[in-house]
Amino acid sequence: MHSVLAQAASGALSFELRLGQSSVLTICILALLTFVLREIVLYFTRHSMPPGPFRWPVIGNALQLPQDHPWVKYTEWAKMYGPLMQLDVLGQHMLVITSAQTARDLMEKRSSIYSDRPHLVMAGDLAGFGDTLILQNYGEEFRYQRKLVSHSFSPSVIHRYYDLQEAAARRLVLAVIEDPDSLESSTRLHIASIILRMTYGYTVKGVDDPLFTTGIAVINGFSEATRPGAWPVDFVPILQYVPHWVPGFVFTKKAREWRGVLERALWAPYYWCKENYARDAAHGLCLCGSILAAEGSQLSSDQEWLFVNAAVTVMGGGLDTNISTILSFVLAMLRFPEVQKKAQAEIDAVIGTNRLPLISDRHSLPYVRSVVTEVYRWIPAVPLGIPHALRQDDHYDGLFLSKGSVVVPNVWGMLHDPSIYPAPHEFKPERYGGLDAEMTKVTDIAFGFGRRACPGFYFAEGTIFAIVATVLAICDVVPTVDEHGQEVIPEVSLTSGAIVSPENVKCAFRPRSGRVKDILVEAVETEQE
Ligand code: HEM
Repeated sequence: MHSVLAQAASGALSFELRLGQSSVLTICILALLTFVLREIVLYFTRHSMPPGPFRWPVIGNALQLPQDHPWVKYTEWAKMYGPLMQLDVLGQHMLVITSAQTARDLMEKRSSIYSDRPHLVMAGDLAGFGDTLILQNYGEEFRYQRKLVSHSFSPSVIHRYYDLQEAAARRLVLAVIEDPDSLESSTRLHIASIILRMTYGYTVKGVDDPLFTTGIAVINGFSEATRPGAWPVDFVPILQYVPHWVPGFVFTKKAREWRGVLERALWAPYYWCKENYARDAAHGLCLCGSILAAEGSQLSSDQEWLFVNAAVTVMGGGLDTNISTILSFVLAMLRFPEVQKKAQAEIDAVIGTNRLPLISDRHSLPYVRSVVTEVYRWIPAVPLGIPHALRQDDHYDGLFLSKGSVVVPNVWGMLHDPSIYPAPHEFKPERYGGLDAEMTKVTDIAFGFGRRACPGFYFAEGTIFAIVATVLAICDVVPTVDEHGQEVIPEVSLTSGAIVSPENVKCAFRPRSGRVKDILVEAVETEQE
């Protein structure tokens, strides 16, 4: 009986096994066929896609993508594959543009389909940055947020902030004269002060001020969360459902931490503004105050949510980019002292030495303007721009560009093209011949493209000019000396990330005369009263 049963059972088992084996075999054959078919389809469509380095099946270029300073490799590849190149990572297409003309043709002239942002699961969905202006997809919400922000940064109202920017520039220069080691921290503090004052009307009390520290923390969280290639969940979204206690899956915990910081950064300065803006109106309304004054209780909770998410982006957009630009300026002055002398000579000739420079002097200082432009070109703060995403299939120059592609403008490559900027690694403000039309060609690239181009451009121009002109008018930027009394000129070494900064920039700000320093001290003291 048992043997019959056993036989029957073993027969059933072997039948199941046979069935199991044949199903597994069928699935494998189907998978293989699908894969081969996909590769054949890709092979025939690829010849009309932009060229690029060899793509491996399935993983594409995943193993070739440079982790550090990717713009250097992209620029090298652009010489081989041309100004519009395609890379694939696990089926995700990436278009890298290394020509200003192509970037304009696609990202500006066709901006209605090139203005989305790529979907980032880690930063957008898990950490909660998805509704910030910088990650917002192109659509109604985006337009609403953009309008709120652009209104306060248009050239016609930007002069409102000049006093604020000049005063912060003076405090910054004095702080570095007194403590040269504080170059980076003082720059961070004073630039953040300008932005918090302009956005919420809030005056930062010092480095421990919670609104300042939360602002910095949220920016750090955002940079980490958006680090390209750092989060497998961005490529395999299903991973977001794995509990955080599973070894190796701590990212959901990290995302929750960032979400908490973001919540505080969104609401704390907004509530402060809500309580204080009417009292602050005498100083001219800040971004948040003018929205509240115009809309007040009319703002729906959805609009309020979009507004706080737009305002927090202003802080994020304006801080690291400006710090990077100032550090690059200082590095240029240390490495190219003849440029510094020439810029100082222009300031002395135009403004003299009896007063401090003003932002309104910009128009009469073409060489200083060229120095600022050359900083944007020499070390662009955002060397690969902020990626856009393509909303629908497109054709350009006989090439097929597929919907959903991530679009990366290789700003570094465009601004270091030797056929346009000879000796691109040299710092040469003379290359613009003092012509604004030539300088605009640089800023049109460095500040982004089309409907996503940086809304803070005019504001940034004011802050950067105020700091650069004040430093040059009051100080010589000089290198530090080592223990043997030798000058230490820092090498050009850059951090790697979406926003880059030169590393180890050490210097001293040496007042050019006792008299100019007195003028500076007096101005700072008067402003503080
Ligand atoms: C040297 C200074 C700066 C540089 C180089 C810079 C550069 C950029 C770039 C390249 C983008 C992306 C554009 C694109 O997607 O095509 C951007 C976006 C943005 N910037 Fe700036 N920026 C600077 C300063 C500022 C300042 C001072 C503010 C505000 C006060 C600001 C606010 C923003 C915002 C809100 C966005 C997001 C726009 C959007 O996604 O639609 N930026 N910036």
